[in-house]
Amino acid sequence: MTSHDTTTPAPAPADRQVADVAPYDALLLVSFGGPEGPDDVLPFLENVTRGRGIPRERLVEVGEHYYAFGGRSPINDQNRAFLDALRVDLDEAGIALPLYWGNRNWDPYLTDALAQMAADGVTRAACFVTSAYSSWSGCRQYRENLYDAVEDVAGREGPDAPRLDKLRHYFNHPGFVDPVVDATLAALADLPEDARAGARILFVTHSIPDSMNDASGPPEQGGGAYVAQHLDVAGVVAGRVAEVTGVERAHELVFCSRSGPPQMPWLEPDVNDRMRELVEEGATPAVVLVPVGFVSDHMEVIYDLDTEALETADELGLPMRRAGTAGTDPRFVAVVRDLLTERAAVERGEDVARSSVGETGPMWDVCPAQCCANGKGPRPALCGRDA
Ligand SMILES: CC1=C(CCC(=O)O)c2cc3nc(cc4[nH]c(cc5[nH]c(cc1n2)c(C)c5CCC(=O)O)c(CCC(=O)O)c4C)C(CCC(=O)O)=C3C
Ligand SMILES: [Fe+2]
Repeated sequence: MTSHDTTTPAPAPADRQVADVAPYDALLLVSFGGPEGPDDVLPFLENVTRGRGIPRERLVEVGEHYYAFGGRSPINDQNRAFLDALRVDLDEAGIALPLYWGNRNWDPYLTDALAQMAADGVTRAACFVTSAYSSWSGCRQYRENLYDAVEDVAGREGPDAPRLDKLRHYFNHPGFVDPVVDATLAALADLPEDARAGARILFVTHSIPDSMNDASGPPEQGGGAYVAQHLDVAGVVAGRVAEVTGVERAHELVFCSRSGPPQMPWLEPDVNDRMRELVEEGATPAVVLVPVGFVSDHMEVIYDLDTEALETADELGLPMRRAGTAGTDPRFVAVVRDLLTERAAVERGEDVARSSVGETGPMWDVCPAQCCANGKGPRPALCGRDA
């Protein structure tokens, strides 16, 4: 099965076009993929790291994280749940658009999803990527993989892949940010009362190489979009939390899941190092970790935060709570519909209102040339000016 179980059977071509979402006749959920059993772990890791120069020891270590959870990543089940929720959301809005799902690194693969879409007669699909921020890893690499998958389908027998448009970045969409605010409030409320007012908020995201951050966003904006976008969202969330609780809390951005060789600089501080420092300085009685860089509780969250960082906090005697991720919060699920109908209207040449919070403003529909190119020779990528 390449398309998801809840995919509506593709309607006959004549009634496929739903007014709200024309010119789109399908939606493709694009994600990372993860192993679903112990035998999948090594081949999955090889897929992820092919040509990336990740040290062998790191792979063995990350493999152990997966084995500790039975060799099964939660990410695919989270995408299945997201698609189920999205089906309900779209149906309630009268949008009978078929849904498909393809991953970069594991079954169901993008190429198979696109081949299925082509076979079903899909001509133009909007893509929602489960990665919210700009960077090569979070955006451009997905666009390169979409290009590759379209090429793969062209090399197979059968119809060509549909035209693909990537829906815009949503890190600053209220439907993503609001659930994060509520999750932060809930995590704070769960702390021991005497530690609550002084608790520090640590917004956590995936570390990436400094060079990848420097190259993130369009070159003419000078780079650093990855960190800048996170800081913008963190400021909005912290501000809202302060409003609701009546307490101004210190907050900052920290990182998890560093890989790569030790001599290569990656974004710091690491969440564990920072908690140690804070305790040494006597700077805080408790912390709330807000995994603002992740849209669901996948392996980085359940291992790097809920397992490793929690162990560090316990060792330090530092009360720690981890805020939930957007996951299948109905407000986050509805972001897909909002961006889909917004983009459809744009493609029909209509004016649209674009939701966003914070300082950055609504993001572009089509990535600028060389966006997030990471200093490498340009690899072909879809959904950009340089496509
Ligand atoms: C920015 C970013 C996101 C967020 C955007 C997004 O969501 O896409 C993300 C997501 C994810 N990363 C994931 C897994 C892995 N990432 C790795 C490696 C790497 N990630 C990087 C960055 C990111 N990664 C980087 C710069 C590397 C180094 C290699 C390279 O330069 O390409 C490795 C190899 C081992 C290691 O090095 O850790 C694994 C296994 C999973 C699945 C989790 C699950 O199974 O639940 C997810 C959602
Ligand atoms: Fe990763």
